[in-house]
Amino acid sequence: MSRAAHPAGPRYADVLHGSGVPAPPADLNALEAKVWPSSARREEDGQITIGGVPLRRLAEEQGTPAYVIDEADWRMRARAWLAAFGDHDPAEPPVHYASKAFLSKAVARWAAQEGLGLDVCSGGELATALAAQFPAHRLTFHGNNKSSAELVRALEAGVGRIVLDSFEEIDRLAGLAADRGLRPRVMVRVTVGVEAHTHEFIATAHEDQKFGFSLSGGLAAEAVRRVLKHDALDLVGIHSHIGSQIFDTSGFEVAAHRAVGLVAAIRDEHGIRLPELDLGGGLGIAYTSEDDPADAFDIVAGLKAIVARECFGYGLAVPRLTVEPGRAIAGTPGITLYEVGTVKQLDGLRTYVSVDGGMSDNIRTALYDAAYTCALASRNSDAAPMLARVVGKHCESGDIVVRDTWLPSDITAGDLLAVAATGAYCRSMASNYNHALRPPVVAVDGGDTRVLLRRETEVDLLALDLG
Ligand SMILES: Cc1ncc(COP(=O)(O)O)c(C=O)c1O
Ligand SMILES: N[C@@H](CCCC[NH3+])C(=O)O
Repeated sequence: MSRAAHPAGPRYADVLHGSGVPAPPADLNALEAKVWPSSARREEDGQITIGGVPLRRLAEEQGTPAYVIDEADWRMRARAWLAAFGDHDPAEPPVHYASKAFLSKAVARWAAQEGLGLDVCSGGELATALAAQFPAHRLTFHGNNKSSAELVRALEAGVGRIVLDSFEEIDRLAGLAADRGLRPRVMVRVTVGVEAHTHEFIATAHEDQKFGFSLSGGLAAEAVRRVLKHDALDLVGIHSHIGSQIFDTSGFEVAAHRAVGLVAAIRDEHGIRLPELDLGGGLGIAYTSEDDPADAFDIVAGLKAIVARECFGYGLAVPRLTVEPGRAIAGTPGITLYEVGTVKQLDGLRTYVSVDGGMSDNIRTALYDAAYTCALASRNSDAAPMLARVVGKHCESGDIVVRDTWLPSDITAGDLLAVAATGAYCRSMASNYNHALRPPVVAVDGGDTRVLLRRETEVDLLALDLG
């Protein structure tokens, strides 16, 4: 097959304006380990395989776009988080996978089999976990505006913890529990006042926001008083979640410090010792070579040390520490596979490579200005690097998948393109914009493929349309 090479080189406004576009990698065919699933390889025939499955075969069998998850890598990351905590009671796992990152029944079963708990934050996530027979006592139920129906469902299912997020909810849950003769274990979500270094939309512990009860404003202490007035609520701990895609671990340390301070204040005021402390999720992953995330072992060791030190200072017994990683388990094992449809070169401006998906399967670039790494997946190429923008097929100029990336200048229609680290918050935030059909999610392992979620069809779309 002959391919006409597009003129190569950094010629574009982005480079001139210094938007931080990295220099072209030494080898465009190389797959940087920290960004790609652990089983990703470029084979001798030039194509990429993941979980032993050649991506050309996967595209032929499943079509594109498709989300692909390296199951063994997902499980390995889940196990690493648990191992970082060492011995624990299997009925009370210290790690709860944040299912908002990506959930299907199979994923809930992976989490159950690996011994994790699960954080759910909607009726739909709860229903999926229960449909997968996920042990309800290992579920934590979150949300800043849970409906009464959702709370009843959680109560009746016997979820392990309900995280209380508003004064209305405290009274609402207490009433619903009392009516049923139940006494759920609850935590109070506290906003600890940390400005996490991440995108504004995914920081959750600064004061001006919808989640939790502010610590500095005294609302957290007031929430605890309110919970303790209700016999139907069993207050077991404090919950803090400072945000997502965070690299600077000092934010977690400040959160731990302040949360333990609140536990001490509660002991002093009420004479009770809260046995649990959940410090949420938020650990960042590598989307590009620029990102250098901490690993689970270092994070957990750091959190344990600071909680122990703070507790010692207050003369408190160390509470049972739990965390809720989502992205750090599910992000890197997943990729999205697209087919290139057009390559449009705008002289002196930019080259646009259009793929057969876009903002409907990955909204993160448009929403958070997220950066991604991508690679030609169906073959390798010795063509010179070309700075390009990978865009989707939606009627929106902000429909960008990868803002700036180096691709071989002979890239052409029919090539497959893999975007790395899309296992978290891509399928779970996907939409039907322009009546796009949401792509399938395919697990790969040991050379086999297994469809976890099938591709949507026009029949699915039209089934909702009552005419
Ligand atoms: C309460 C809570 N726990 C856990 C998470 C998971 O975050 P991440 O995927 O960044 O680990 C989130 C999302 O930010 C969250 O809101
Ligand atoms: N959806 C966000 C993370 C938010 C996590 C939920 N609190 C992302 O894609 O980065």
